[in-house]
Amino acid sequence: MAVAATRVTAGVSFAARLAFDRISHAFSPSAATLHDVSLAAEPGEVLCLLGPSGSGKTTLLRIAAGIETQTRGSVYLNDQEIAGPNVFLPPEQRSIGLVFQDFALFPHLTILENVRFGLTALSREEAKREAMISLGRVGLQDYANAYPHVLSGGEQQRVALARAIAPRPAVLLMDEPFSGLDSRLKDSVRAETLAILRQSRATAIVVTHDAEEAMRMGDRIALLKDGRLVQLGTAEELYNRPASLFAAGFFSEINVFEGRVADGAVDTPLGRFEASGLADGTEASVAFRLSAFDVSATGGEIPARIVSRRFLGVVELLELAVPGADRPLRARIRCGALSSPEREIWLTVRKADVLVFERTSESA
Ligand SMILES: Nc1ncnc2c1ncn2[C@@H]1O[C@H](COP(=O)(O)OP(=O)(O)OP(=O)(O)O)[C@@H](O)[C@H]1O
Repeated sequence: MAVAATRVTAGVSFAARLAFDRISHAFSPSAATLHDVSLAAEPGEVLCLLGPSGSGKTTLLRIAAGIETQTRGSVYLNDQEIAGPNVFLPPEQRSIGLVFQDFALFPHLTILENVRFGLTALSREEAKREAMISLGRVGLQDYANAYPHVLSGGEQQRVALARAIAPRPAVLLMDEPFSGLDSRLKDSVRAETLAILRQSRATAIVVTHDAEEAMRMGDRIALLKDGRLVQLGTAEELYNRPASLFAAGFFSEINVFEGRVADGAVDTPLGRFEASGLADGTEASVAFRLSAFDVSATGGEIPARIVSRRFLGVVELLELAVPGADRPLRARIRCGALSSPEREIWLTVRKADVLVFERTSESA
């Protein structure tokens, strides 16, 4: 007798577009957590929600999942409104998978049972088969009958991922999924997770407060601050053309000098820098990345004295006293760029690593 056709076993989801349209949220009338946030994760894309603690990343994710209901605005999955003024699709009907920071595995269930947990729509046998496929995709099928405590943190995270992808969600939401892992594990688990996301082709939204993690994982990054979308773009766009001093400082360490625009430029202790787009008289902040300085013992643009010097392997971190600056300047240089005993040196500024912004109350 012919065996009945089984479900497609490639484990591939149909990626969807998840869009937030003018989402505002307040947990109490006096304090708004999200202000008019509009952004979308495109089909198959890994979108990172990045921002400092309290910027509203988790709240946005919970709204997408249907665990929280926004005060204003709508959420769309493809063209379907799944949450809005007159619509609320319950979480289990959204085709959205969730992975939390603490993995949230049930300790009294086996790995297989944990992964099978969300497959309630399938028969027992089918659910088991799907769960095994999912475990296979994260390389843990041999642990199906073990309990979570025998697994390392990284393996538990992979089980959580297997559980989330088992129902083949159209969108996967991950809230700080690697923060429980030690730094050595983090890199490898992150790379594996990314590979699995690519294979499963699910659209993924990943919350992180770590800019480097966002750059490693995200096809695009949405930067949030105080519940507002600051900037949305690729890692290169956010790093090279940050929309504000806050965005610049989030992606690389910077030294900041304040000044007033005169004749289209701002004077700083490190020289005069063009302030394109800013009118004369505007208060400006001039940001210098730590990589903005070439150093030499023999000559350059600006004299500097080394206050401290820290060896970091590939690079050295210098603190430098510069005439006219009221606090030490920080610089990162390649190890070996300065011979050992130098104290009095010269700096030359790389213009590409200098960014000029209008000074705002937030940058003060
Ligand atoms: N259930 C809640 N009730 C009241 N206020 C809340 C609730 N959940 C979050 N908040 C507040 O909303 C703001 C945003 O919190 P949220 O957890 O979304 O930020 P986050 O960017 O994810 O921060 P973190 O990185 O620390 O998790 C915070 O000020 C927080 O205190």
